[in-house]
Amino acid sequence: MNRTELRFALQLIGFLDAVGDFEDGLVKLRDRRWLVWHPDVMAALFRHDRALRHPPSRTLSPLLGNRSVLWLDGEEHTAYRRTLAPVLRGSRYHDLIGEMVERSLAELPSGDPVSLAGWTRKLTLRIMGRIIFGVDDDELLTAFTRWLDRRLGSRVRTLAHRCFTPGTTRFDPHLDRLLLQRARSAEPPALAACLPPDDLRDQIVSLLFAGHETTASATAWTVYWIDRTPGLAEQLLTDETLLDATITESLRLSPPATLAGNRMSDDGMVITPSIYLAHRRAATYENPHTFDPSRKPPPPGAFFPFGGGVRHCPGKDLALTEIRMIVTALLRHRRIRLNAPRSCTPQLRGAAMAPPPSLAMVATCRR
Ligand code: HEM
Repeated sequence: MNRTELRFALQLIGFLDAVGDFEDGLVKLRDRRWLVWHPDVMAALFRHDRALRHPPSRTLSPLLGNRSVLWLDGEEHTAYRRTLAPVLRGSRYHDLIGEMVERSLAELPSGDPVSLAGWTRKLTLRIMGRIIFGVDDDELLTAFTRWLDRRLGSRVRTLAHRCFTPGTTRFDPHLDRLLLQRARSAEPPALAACLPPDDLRDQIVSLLFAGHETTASATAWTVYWIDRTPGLAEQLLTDETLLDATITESLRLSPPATLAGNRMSDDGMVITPSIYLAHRRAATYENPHTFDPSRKPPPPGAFFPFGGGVRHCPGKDLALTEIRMIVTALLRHRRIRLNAPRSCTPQLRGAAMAPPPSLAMVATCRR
């Protein structure tokens, strides 16, 4: 690993900020590996995505497993996506999301600070758990969170694992047994029943992971930007179009996934799309670092918080439904104030970006 790659791996956001002004919209990470964010390159890449391979992430594959949908390719991948698409439609889960949001709101202590990112994460994991297993099981989800936090919490440890024990998994056999038992005993059968039995473990863990961390962080960032924009909270109570624009602008400026999945050409060239840099490109967005929900739609290839091409996120509709419902319920039923730490440095887990746990939310009931 050369120095550029080491900085990229250890100080991702600092590295991205340092190269953001490169006009070409691409930077070489090592021989035959490029980080790209130029909109024309991105649009072309996603157009030709079917012809590319999608190598596993060296950070996530030891956790999610080699059979994860995130790096299956070819017909297997197409079949999987066809199965998942109808099951992940957001409108199917309106009542379920409403019930979970109500429960999590009732648990919010009135007037006492709670970690905003922690609260949204618990809620979105509960939603994903219910969709996958069909039942609530907070104990199992807490064990899952503990396992994930231990594995993804330290970038140095993750990197050491990548360098010194490449190819080995970081599973917890006991947790895997519990997840599989829960999935197989779901009555009535839930999402897990649609997944192929042979790689059930990898797919459950992948969906639990991909389906909650990103949505939790997108929700928390949206609340953060609303809090930072005077008068916006009140306007949003009556203006649904503005709410959608607010969520879109938050996904632009604070994309939960800073990078999309790697793409590889037949001759072994690896391309990593940078969502974070594409969304902050000065040549595309005027005042790119300013939060402005009234922006005009960007050109093709300049906005892709959910990735693109054949790997575009199958949970997009579900995620947007969740963010809309959670933010609306928070604004309608609580008055929200955030206690931002002096430096609101994003927390990185793999390539995912969330507000720091120290960003506290104080909620009081609206009368
Ligand atoms: C705001 C919330 C979310 C964001 C920002 C997000 C973002 C992404 C991104 C950037 C990718 C990679 C796409 C690419 O490489 O081109 C992806 C893939 C994926 N996401 Fe999401 N996601 C979100 C919510 C969800 C939800 C709720 C689910 C539900 C289970 C989900 C499941 C997946 C899966 C299974 C993939 C892999 C798709 C494939 O490789 O074919 N995501 N997501």
